[in-house]
Amino acid sequence: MSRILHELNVDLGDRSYPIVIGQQLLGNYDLTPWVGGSQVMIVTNETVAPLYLERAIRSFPGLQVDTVVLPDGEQYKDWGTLNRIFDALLEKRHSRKTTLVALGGGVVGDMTGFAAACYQRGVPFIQIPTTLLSQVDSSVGGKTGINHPLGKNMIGAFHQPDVVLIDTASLTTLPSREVSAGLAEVIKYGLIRDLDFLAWLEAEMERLVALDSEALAEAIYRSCRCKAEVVALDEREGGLRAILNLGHTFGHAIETFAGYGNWLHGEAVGTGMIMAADLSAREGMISDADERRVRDIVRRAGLPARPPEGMSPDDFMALMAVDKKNIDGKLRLVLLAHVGQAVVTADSKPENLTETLAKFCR
Ligand SMILES: NC(=O)c1ccc[n+]([C@@H]2O[C@H](COP(=O)([O-])OP(=O)(O)OC[C@H]3O[C@@H](n4cnc5c(N)ncnc54)[C@H](O)[C@@H]3O)[C@@H](O)[C@H]2O)c1
Ligand SMILES: O=C(O)C(=O)C[C@@H](O)[C@H](O)[C@H](O)COP(=O)(O)O
Ligand SMILES: [Zn+2]
Repeated sequence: MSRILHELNVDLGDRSYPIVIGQQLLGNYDLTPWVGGSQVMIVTNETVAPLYLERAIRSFPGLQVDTVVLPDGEQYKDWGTLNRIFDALLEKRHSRKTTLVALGGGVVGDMTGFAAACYQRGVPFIQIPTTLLSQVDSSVGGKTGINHPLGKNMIGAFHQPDVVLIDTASLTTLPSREVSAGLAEVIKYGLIRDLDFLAWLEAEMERLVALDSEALAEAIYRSCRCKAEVVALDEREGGLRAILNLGHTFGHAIETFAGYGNWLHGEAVGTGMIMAADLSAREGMISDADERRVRDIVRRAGLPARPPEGMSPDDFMALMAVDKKNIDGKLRLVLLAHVGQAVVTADSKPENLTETLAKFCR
C-alpha cells in the first residue's frame, strides 16, 4: 500500500522544494504538479530500468514521457555519457519547458542534474533516488556534475531539483554492499551535526544493515532533515556546507586512485571518516576513545577501514592537492571538533597528517 511517511522542505526562498518520503510511492504518487510543460525525459540506467522505469512512467500521467537508459557505473559519470542525455533530448525535440527526471542512484542523479543545469541554459528537474546513498544525500542540495580523470566531481553546477520523491520500497532490491555505502553518509550526519542521531545509529545499526524498513525510513528522514538544514544555511558552500565533506578529501582521493567504480563512494567516505577522526585525535581535538567510536560505527556498517593496498602517502597528497575545498594551494580538511560537531580547517599540523597517512597506508 502506498503511504507517505515524512515530508520535509528545503528552504531556499523561491527555489524551495519538498522531499517526500514514503512506501510504494513510485507509480502511485502523481508528480505532474511539478512539471511545468508537457514533456518529461526520465534518465535512468540499465540496472534500474528493468526494476523501476515502468512504475516511474506511471507517475507522469497524460504527459509526453521519453526515456534514456545509460550504462551503469561510476566510470560512466563522464562527458561521453552526459552527451547521451543531450542526444536524447534533441532527438525527441524537447524544448526549454521540458522536465528531466533522475531515476537511480547518485551517479544518475548527478548527471541528470548537470544535464538539466545545461540543457538550453537550464531546465527543471526531479529527483527519484533509488539507492540509500542517493536517498539520504545526493538527491538533496543541488550539487550536480561529472568526474574528470584527475579528480571527482570536478565539472559541475549547483542546480536544485523541484521535488525529491523517496520510495523506501526501492531499497528492497539494493545489494548489501550498496546499503553499507549509503550508511557511510548516514553516519556522517551524526558525526558532523547530530549527536542524538549518532547514538540512535549505534543502537540501530544491526537493523539498518538488515534493511529493516522502519529503521531505514527513520534514518532517511533524519539524514535528509540534517542535509536540508545545512543546505538552507549555505546553499553554495561558502562556509558551513563544507562539513558535508567529512571524510571526502581522503575518500575522493581513494576513489580516484582505485579507478572510478572500484571503490564505492560510500566505502571511500567511510574509510575517509576514520582517517579524519584519526587526524582529529592527533590534533588534540577528540579523544582516542572518540576516535575508536568513529572507527567502530563505520566498521559495524560493513565498510572498509583502510585505503586500497598500494596507495601511498604520496598518492594521497597528490590527489588531495586537487580537492575543491583547497584555497591558494592550501589543503583544507573537515575534522571533528567533537563527535557531533565538524569544523573545516587549513591549520592541521603537516606532521600529524603525515602520521595519519603513514598509519593507514600499507
Ligand atoms: N550530489 C551530491 O550531493 C552527492 C552526494 C553524495 C554522493 N554523490 C555521488 O553519488 C554517486 C554515488 O551514488 P550511489 O551510491 O547511489 O551509486 P550509484 O548511482 O552508482 O548506484 C549504485 C548501484 O546501485 C544500482 N541501483 C540503483 N538503485 C537500485 C535499486 N533500487 N536496486 C538495485 N540496484 C540499484 C545502480 O545501478 C548502481 O549499480 C557518486 O558519484 C558520488 O560522487 C553526490
Ligand atoms: O552536498 C554536499 O555539499 C556534499 O558534500 C555531499 C557529499 O556527500 C557528496 O559526495 C558531494 O558530491 C561532494 O561534493 P564535492 O563538492 O566534494 O565534490
Ligand atoms: Zn558523499
